[in-house]
Amino acid sequence: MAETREQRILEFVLQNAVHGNPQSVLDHIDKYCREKEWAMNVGDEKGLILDNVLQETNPSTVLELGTYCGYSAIRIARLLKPGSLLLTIEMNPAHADVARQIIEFAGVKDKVKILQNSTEYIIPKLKAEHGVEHFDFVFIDHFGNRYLPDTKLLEECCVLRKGTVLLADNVSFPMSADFLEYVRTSGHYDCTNYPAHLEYSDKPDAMERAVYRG
Ligand SMILES: Nc1ncnc2c1ncn2CCCCCNC(=O)c1cc(-c2ccc(F)cc2)cc(O)c1O
Ligand SMILES: [Mg+2]
Repeated sequence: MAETREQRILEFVLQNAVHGNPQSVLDHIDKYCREKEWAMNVGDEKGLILDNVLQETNPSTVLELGTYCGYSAIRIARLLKPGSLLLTIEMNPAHADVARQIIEFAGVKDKVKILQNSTEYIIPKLKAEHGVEHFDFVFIDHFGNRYLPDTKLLEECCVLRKGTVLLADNVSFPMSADFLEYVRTSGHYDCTNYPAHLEYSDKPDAMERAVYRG
């Protein structure tokens, strides 16, 4: 038996999902985490909200804060048009390693670049080292106490443009209250709240869409 929960998820996917089929990989991660071991993937219910907001935006350049096992990276990449790129930042090397393997198995690795470090070190280097001009879409799903400082850092590093869509997971938790307050009252964003449930549970949760006014 693999020693970590993330490695057990990877093993279940490799042994049961259809290679090169992103939906099959998503379905098998959801099945494992619903039936065997809970894990902090955005999941199927909030995943549909992510799908819809992403498709409304039709982005070419996407940033994700918090890769974990790669579930939302696959969710996003499977909907991106040819030539698009998702940069996803993950601080935990073990999680980044599992994500790399699951993303490759799903067949979307050409659209995804995993940057393994903490957001505060990577965001300031995105323009110079990763050829980023602006992001069309940002999915925020790392530690709640980093949501606000990293949003301000994205503004300061000029990687947002008028109309960039931020979508944040887990905004029902107190850790991201300062982020919610800022995007709703600063005058720089147009916000929409999407009530949902915590992944694989009936506990309440929510996502927030914040469109940058430039
Ligand atoms: N500054 C940085 N840069 C890069 N990666 C970084 C980072 N800082 C951290 N990380 C690495 C990501 C850490 C995972 C963040 N997500 C979470 O912590 C998370 C937790 C829950 C949860 C809810 C109820 C419970 F009872 C228990 C857990 C649900 C979720 O949907 C989650 O996304
Ligand atoms: Mg989350």
